[in-house]
Amino acid sequence: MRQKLAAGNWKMNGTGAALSEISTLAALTPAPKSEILICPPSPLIHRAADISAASAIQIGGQDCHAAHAGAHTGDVSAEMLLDAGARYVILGHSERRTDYGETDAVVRDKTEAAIDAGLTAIVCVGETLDQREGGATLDIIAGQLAGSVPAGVTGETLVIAYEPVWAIGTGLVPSLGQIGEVHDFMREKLEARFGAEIGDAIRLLYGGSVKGSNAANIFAVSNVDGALVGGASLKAADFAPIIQALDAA
Ligand SMILES: O=C[C@H](O)COP(=O)(O)O
Repeated sequence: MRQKLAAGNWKMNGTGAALSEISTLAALTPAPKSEILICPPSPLIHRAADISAASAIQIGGQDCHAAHAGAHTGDVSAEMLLDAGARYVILGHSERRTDYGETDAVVRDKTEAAIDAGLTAIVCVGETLDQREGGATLDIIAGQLAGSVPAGVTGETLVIAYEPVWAIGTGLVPSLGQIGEVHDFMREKLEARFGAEIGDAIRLLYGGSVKGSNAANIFAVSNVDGALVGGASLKAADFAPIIQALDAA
């Protein structure tokens, strides 16, 4: 049985003052059935991990370098994230693929580094609106999964997040049928590549304009094991209803 996961990606939002949202979220979700994850900006990870230590909330990073250490000004290694208190890292988010030209090969190398260090990697895939309208969605997802996910992963080391680029921060959400089609397809691809047991254990998150008002419907879709939430994860009052919907799913 896959444990559900509600993951919040704060992106480049928040300074120290925002950390009180983590304590508030812990108070609003005292005994969650789902795993809860907050991925704040790197400078906040250490303090976030200290604040969340007494709660069920886990902390993650939003990116890491593929190298373990070295001359890479401005970068952060997977080991550094782990040392700061992170247990997860988001990799291959479409904003990084766009802003930094991250290819599937780069994402795969980062994923290997993250897993080597002891982190669970959340690898993001998703099509653009042009690709969806051109009927290429499943081909894009298949290519990103094949290229971004390294060999040897397990349900403990890998999570996949399906994030249609056109649904991120836009208020647009695919139909439940469209979400289900992609999630069922990803499950089939993972089972075909890694075998039924591992393929079935890897959690599949949906991401893109998830809110308290649409969460229950999305979580009822087959093979949706949780969400990767951006804007609605910034405030505990917005994220808590999503977690409660996931617990109830
Ligand atoms: O990583 C999170 C996603 O990009 C979704 O962001 P959003 O919930 O603000 O649409």
